[in-house]
Amino acid sequence: MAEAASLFSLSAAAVVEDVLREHGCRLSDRDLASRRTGEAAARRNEAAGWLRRTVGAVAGRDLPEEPSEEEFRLGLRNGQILCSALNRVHPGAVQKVVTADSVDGAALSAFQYFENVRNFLVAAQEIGLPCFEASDLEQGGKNARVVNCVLALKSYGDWKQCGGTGLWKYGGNLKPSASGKSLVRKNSEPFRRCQSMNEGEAPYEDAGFNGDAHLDCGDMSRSRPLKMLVSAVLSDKRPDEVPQLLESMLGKLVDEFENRLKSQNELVKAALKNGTDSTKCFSKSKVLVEATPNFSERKMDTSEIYSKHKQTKKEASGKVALKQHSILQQQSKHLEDLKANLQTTRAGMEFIQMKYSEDLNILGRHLFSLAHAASGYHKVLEENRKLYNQVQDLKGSIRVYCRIRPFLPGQVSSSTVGCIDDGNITIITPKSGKDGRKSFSFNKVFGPSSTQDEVFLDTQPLIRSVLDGYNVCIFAYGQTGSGKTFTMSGPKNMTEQTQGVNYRALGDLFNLAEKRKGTFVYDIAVQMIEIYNEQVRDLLISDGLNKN
Ligand SMILES: Nc1ncnc2c1ncn2[C@@H]1O[C@H](COP(=O)(O)OP(=O)(O)OP(=O)(O)O)[C@@H](O)[C@H]1O
Repeated sequence: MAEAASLFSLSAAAVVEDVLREHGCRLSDRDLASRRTGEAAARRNEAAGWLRRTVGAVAGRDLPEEPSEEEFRLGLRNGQILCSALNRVHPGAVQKVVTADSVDGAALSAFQYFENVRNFLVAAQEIGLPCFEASDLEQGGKNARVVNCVLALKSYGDWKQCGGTGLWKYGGNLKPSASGKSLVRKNSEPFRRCQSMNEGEAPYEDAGFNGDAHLDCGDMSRSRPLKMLVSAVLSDKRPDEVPQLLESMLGKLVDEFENRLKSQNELVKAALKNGTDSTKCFSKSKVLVEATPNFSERKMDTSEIYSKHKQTKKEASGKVALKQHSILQQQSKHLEDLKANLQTTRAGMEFIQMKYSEDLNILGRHLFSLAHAASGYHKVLEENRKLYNQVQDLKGSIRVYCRIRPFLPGQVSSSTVGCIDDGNITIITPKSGKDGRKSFSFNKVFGPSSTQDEVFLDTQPLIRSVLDGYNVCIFAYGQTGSGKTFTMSGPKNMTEQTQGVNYRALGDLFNLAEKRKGTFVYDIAVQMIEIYNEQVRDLLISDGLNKN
């Protein structure tokens, strides 16, 4: 775009001067110098006036309204006015401005001047303003560059006030690219001069011909130098020479415009081919073509390209609309699918909720019946317990069993036991009684072949009564060696089968307690004592002295 934009810059002043030279009417050196001085003064006054308006007459007290070169230089030398103006246009551009107030009213030193100016130049360069050297504010510096910079700042400020849209470019700072030069004005002497002027190397720079005189610029003040130049050229001409001179000038201008438009058309075509956005080029091209009535053919070419471009744009926008429509349709379809999915999910959720509610109700009923059954179970258990203990009572709270010990190895096997019949035993005693027999009744009589298990089986029900809160006492009675220890504890080399009543009763007790642990909690304690010769001894004392 920068390349294209540069093509629209046409220096009419250069063309006019060329025409003047051809007619041998070149301005005299004196006139030119005078004009340049006048122009420089006008630009300086414009810059000074704008600075005073921007920073205020009070703040800009060092700057007269129409200053001389020296006054202008001295007024701006400390950099305060420049920094203030830049900060007004672009707030915060210069962060630090050293003023006389900031150094306790003392006069600013040359270094402090330099700091302000340097800060201004750095900020101006960032914005893209045409800069000057700090030395230009010293004696012998280039005053015109300072003026140019201030006017660029003014232009920048105006651009910002108008909204600041688009890319700001100061005409005086434009430097056409190499490609732009070759495309536009290969063999045109006036245009080369125009370019050199834009680069600030031509003698016209000081007079203001540094790009501000472009035909496509709407600012009337910028075309003033061109008008003045034409007036200066025509002022010393005889009336009969003027038409010829004008005709020659116009012819030259027409040539230049033709060349310019040709290059421009080529560039537009290239831009279209590359697919770049060249709307701006087209609009400018149209303006230029309409301004030159002799170029009907060019105008047609440009119009064709412009309409072609419009058509392309229309087609592109149509494609975009079509694509957007298809995307919209796709999204609508997705939305419908999502809605259907949502409905299905919602129905599923409702079904699950209903099922969950039903299950919960069933569970509640089960729980209730279980609680009911549990309370019934406890009642039944209690009843069962009572009945059980009643049975034990009916069986007899005191039960007496008789166990016959077998003969030990080596003993004479002549038994005195006559007959054993369940609870009755007959003992043969020849010396006592008529027939030498005596009968005894017990709850049960265990013969010599009875096992430990059979003996315990009859005692076992009493263990449950212990856990139901009844007191139970089991003891063995008999003469020495009759088998009391064997029955209650077991033999010396004891096995599971030969365990006596004590071990089996305790085992049974722990088993029952384990079974009922969900319902009852039992505390079980053991005490072991010996009563011998009416002496009671604690057998579980481990200090060696069995306490009485
Ligand atoms: N039913 C039995 N079967 C086999 N052997 C037995 C039986 N009863 C007792 N004995 C044996 O008889 C012997 C004496 O038994 P035990 O020591 O139990 O008698 P005790 O009544 O405890 O004697 P003490 O009053 O002197 O302690 C032991 O050797 C024992 O093993």
